[in-house]
Amino acid sequence: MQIIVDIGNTDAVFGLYNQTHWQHIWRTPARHDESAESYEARLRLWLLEANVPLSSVQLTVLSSVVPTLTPTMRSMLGELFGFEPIVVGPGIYPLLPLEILRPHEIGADLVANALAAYTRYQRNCVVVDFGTALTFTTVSGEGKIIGVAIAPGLKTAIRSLFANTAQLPEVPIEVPESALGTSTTHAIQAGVVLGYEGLVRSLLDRIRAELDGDCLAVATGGLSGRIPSLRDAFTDIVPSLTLDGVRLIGETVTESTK
Ligand SMILES: Nc1ncnc2c1ncn2[C@@H]1O[C@H](COP(=O)(O)OP(=O)(O)OP(=O)(O)O)[C@@H](O)[C@H]1O
Ligand SMILES: CC(C)(CO)[C@@H](O)C(=O)NCCC(=O)O
Ligand SMILES: [K+]
Repeated sequence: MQIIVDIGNTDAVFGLYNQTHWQHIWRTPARHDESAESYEARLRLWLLEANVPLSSVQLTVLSSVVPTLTPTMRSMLGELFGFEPIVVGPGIYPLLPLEILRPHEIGADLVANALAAYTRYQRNCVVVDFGTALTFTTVSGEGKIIGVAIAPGLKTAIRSLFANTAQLPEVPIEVPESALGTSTTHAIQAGVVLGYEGLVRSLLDRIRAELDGDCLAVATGGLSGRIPSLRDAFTDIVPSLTLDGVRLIGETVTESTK
């Protein structure tokens, strides 16, 4: 068994991988003020509920884009299982079959997305991750990370309107029937949700044009299913893609240090 951890800006996701598949995926808010003990208690409870003894976990891999949480989670995993986790970062990138621009700058989750897409398709592919940020990571069929685009995520955009105005409420992410909103809620949904549909299509078109047309698109991230009208823009929607990539990074590092 393996425990794969992906700390994002909203949630920390813990995956329990059993040789061939994800047996469980647990999610908890990624809070800076939460202690190692409290994450440990949560993970112990999940494993207990899943009937998984600690001793059956042979490998742990940690990806984090929240630097203040990385040492907390790293020491928690080390102490709980009695061996150090593999931590995704520039120190291990030379072991991966990827060419990575600015290894100290790129987010570990984007590298994971790129490796998962490269492993799955071995073709030019853009991974669109609908998380706190909306990211477009393009990896070539040869494993080169060609470029990234970063926009505010859907929920982030809706929250920022709410946070920066006196009269706009926080609205649910739902596709409105019309671009002509007839209430404040519908107006925000028209602007953000319909607007994002256009943002995604337009960036995919532009990325494809820059690559002479040859590029698959795959979606992942917590909000990837929230704009159903975008379904046709993607070859696949793979909710576990980032975790898959983190797991593949762990596998590659383990293989290369044998
Ligand atoms: N299964 C789910 N059902 C409903 N909402 C979800 C689900 N998974 C994620 N979300 C929501 O989707 C949003 C984005 O989640 P996601 O995990 O992709 O981003 P994140 O934790 O911020 O990671 P990152 O910072 O890497 O984008 C969060 O607001 C989360 O609460
Ligand atoms: C863009 C996010 C926030 C997406 O989770 C993360 O990958 C990150 O913090 N990246 C660092 C900047 C970069 O990737 O260039
Ligand atoms: K994510």
